[in-house]
Amino acid sequence: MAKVPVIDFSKQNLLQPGSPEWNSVRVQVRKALEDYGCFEASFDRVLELRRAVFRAVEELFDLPLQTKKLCVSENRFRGYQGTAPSRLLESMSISDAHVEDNIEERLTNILWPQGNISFSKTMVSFTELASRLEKTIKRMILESFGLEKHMDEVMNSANHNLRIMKYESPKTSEPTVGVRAHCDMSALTLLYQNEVDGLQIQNKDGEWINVLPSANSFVVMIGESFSVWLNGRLSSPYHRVTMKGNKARYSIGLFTGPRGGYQIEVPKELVDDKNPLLFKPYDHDEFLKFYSTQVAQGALSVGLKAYCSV
Ligand SMILES: O=C(O)CCC(=O)C(=O)O
Ligand SMILES: [Fe+2]
Repeated sequence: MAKVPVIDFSKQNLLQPGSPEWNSVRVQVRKALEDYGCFEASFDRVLELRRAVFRAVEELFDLPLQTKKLCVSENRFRGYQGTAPSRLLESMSISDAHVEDNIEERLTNILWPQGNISFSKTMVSFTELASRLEKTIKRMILESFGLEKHMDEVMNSANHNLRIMKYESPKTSEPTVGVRAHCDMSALTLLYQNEVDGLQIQNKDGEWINVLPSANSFVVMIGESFSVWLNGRLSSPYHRVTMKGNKARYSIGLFTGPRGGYQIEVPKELVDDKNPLLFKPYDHDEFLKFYSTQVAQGALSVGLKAYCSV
């Protein structure tokens, strides 16, 4: 049975940029992303938070619907999204989750006006840990393409959207759609889930592979906005969630992507006679606006790559 590669990030103290360990992990990251656009990152430190994280997540979704609905947002990609008939997924998204106090102000204080310190603490610690791993991986990707000089610009222009998801169990052994097949629009996606599997990615041969992450692992995927910036050098994997059985699936995604107001432009280093420029500069928020308008109109949606293709 095919399996996405597992890469060990647990020895983070040894993982100093430039060290032999760092360089070896960097090679594995590049290879996994070339082959699958995805890998499992084992990162033992997350184990310390595991119980608290899923307890907090359950506590959130157990709140009454009216309370959850207080987290609304004009942006259709943020705030609370409830289930609908024949939809198993409900989710809560918060933008700029890495900014101190945002989780407290934009989520906890709305859901628990009397406060919920342990919820905030747990989610903040989780976001910090995931963001640290995300930065390490991004740095490795940039280095592997000789793009170190763009590091600050890439890091500083990133938004960190945290999405907490619950998939109701379909209560049947028949596979049921949790999320339809898609590619993420993010730059990088890190997913952490409870013990209920369901994520599948499509490999280059078109086969669907079950992703079965261990308790200490994040699933890491490259998103389309990174693929565009890299002039198509790495591709975002097609993936979906299929649910079975009688247990709810919880997952938390840290989706980092370019914030609005920045022109995303393929670095000159990636364009030459053999590699013509594939994508025009674009602003991610402009694209999201265009995309939501299309979705609202029920139009066949144009993805990011088609939107900014030369
Ligand atoms: O729940 C998951 O593991 C993945 C969800 C997903 O693909 C997404 O939200 O983009
Ligand atoms: Fe996704």
